[in-house]
Amino acid sequence: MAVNRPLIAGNWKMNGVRANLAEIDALVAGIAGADCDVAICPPATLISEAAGRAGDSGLMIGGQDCHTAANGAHTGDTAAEMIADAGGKLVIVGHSERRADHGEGDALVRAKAEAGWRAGLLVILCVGETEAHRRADQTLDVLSQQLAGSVPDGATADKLVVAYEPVWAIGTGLTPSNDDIQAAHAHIRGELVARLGPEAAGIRLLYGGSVKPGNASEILPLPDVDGALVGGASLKAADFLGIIAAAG
Ligand SMILES: O=C[C@H](O)COP(=O)(O)O
Repeated sequence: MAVNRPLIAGNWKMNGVRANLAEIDALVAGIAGADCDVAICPPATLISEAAGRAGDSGLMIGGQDCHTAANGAHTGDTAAEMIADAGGKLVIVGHSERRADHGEGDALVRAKAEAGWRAGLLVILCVGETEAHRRADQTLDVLSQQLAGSVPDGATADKLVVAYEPVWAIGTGLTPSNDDIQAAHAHIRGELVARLGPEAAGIRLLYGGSVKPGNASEILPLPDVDGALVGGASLKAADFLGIIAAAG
């Protein structure tokens, strides 16, 4: 584990209804004394009630995406300000499912990150290569391109977290080797420091892609891994608490 305080963030994606908020209650009970930061990003419909249940427990609730504008004629979209108003403390931007399903490119992701900051949210910005990129040995080049295009100027450790999520590892049960995860994270950290200065070493770098209780104890101790962005294994508090335990 790197020197930065770990963050274990869960992304429920388009899963969960009000009945699933019992998992938030279980997390609130389970994270007392955890030696890391913990967040859950439920569907937008559940942010307000999840935030209420999290209260001052330390469990942060967030959104999975935001629009670039604070308000306006954007049917179906959610402003970062609305996430904050609902009690959210953070927002994910640039997830590969947004990039693939909604055609989001780096310039839009950058604008969404800036919108998150405008609303006072911590931004988790996702990058990661596809299987085709990996096969073509383009992983580090793709990461460099995505970081250059999507990380706004003025990024600091208190405003930005970067999540490295190989697209081919999401929801597949596959993960890169520990050496490959460490190499990608070291590359990302080097790129951030080169552009933003030495203090950017404090920007936390999360690994995401098939993180489970069973592999977290191998991934989280890697030198440049500052935590995890967890999908499927964040839906059940017992699984997520197993990952949190590996971070502390
Ligand atoms: O945002 C989370 C990631 O896409 C990872 O999802 P996963 O843990 O289900 O592979």
